Amino acid sequence: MDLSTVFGVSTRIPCLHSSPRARSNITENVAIEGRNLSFSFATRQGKFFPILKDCSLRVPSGQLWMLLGPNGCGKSTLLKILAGLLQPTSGTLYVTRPKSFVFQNPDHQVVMPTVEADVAFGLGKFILTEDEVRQRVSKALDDVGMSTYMQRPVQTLSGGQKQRVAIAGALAEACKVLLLDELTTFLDQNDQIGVIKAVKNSLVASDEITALWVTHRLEELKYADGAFYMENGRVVKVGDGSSIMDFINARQASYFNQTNS
Ligand SMILES: Nc1ncnc2c1ncn2[C@@H]1O[C@H](COP(=O)(O)OP(=O)(O)OP(=O)(O)O)[C@@H](O)[C@H]1O
Repeated sequence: MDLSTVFGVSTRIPCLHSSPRARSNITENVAIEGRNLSFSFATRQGKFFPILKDCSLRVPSGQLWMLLGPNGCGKSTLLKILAGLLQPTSGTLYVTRPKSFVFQNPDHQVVMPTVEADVAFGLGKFILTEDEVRQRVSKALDDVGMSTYMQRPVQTLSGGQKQRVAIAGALAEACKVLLLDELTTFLDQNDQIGVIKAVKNSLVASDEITALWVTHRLEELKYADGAFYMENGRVVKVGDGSSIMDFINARQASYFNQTNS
């Protein structure tokens, strides 16, 4: 699939690496690009199960894109490769740094006793004054709509509020790419909308942030600037939210007809 037609960009990218020199070869407005990515899991018996097969995608800077597809098609695996948590077997990728991966279960990454302490936690690796830490924490919590919760114990928060705290932690660290793995799967509708609006608002607050959001929920597509649909280890359709929704509805209708005929 030629992704350049989707984005109206004709520049081809000869080689993608993370070095500043290679970066100059990349279309300037692209924050995430994977080309022909393949990945296999190895069993203990030494057999390889291919999960990603020649998978390509490109996300423009400053936008919220969504990634959908049936269970087991490889969405989380692709996101982990983009995050650097897994290494592709082949293919090339570029992701603007700093990048941050937010897990489905917020208890895996919201670990400090209060909201403020949790958002400040990751800032220990920078040389910052107390004032700078306070400012970053306050701005990040403001962006995700959680500034009134600063002193709250994290165990009193809902799942969606914890997700927003995890996102604030990434924002405080000046993260440029958010990789968000099915954050809303187990949330009720209020929490779901709260998280998605927090991400949208973060992108509005800084036009340098890009987000890739894995989801099963078609209704979330209305918040997306664009979306990918994956099947069997590769992206098979790229488009705006409504065209991806139509595509998935048609796919599901055709599957339903086949199984009922
Ligand atoms: N550690 C692992 N070892 C072996 N196989 C794995 C491992 N993790 C994932 N898989 C397999 O890789 C395939 C893709 O998994 P992945 O989690 O990327 O899919 P997904 O599209 O995110 O699915 P879901 O929507 O159900 O979360 C699945 O068949 C899964 O069973």
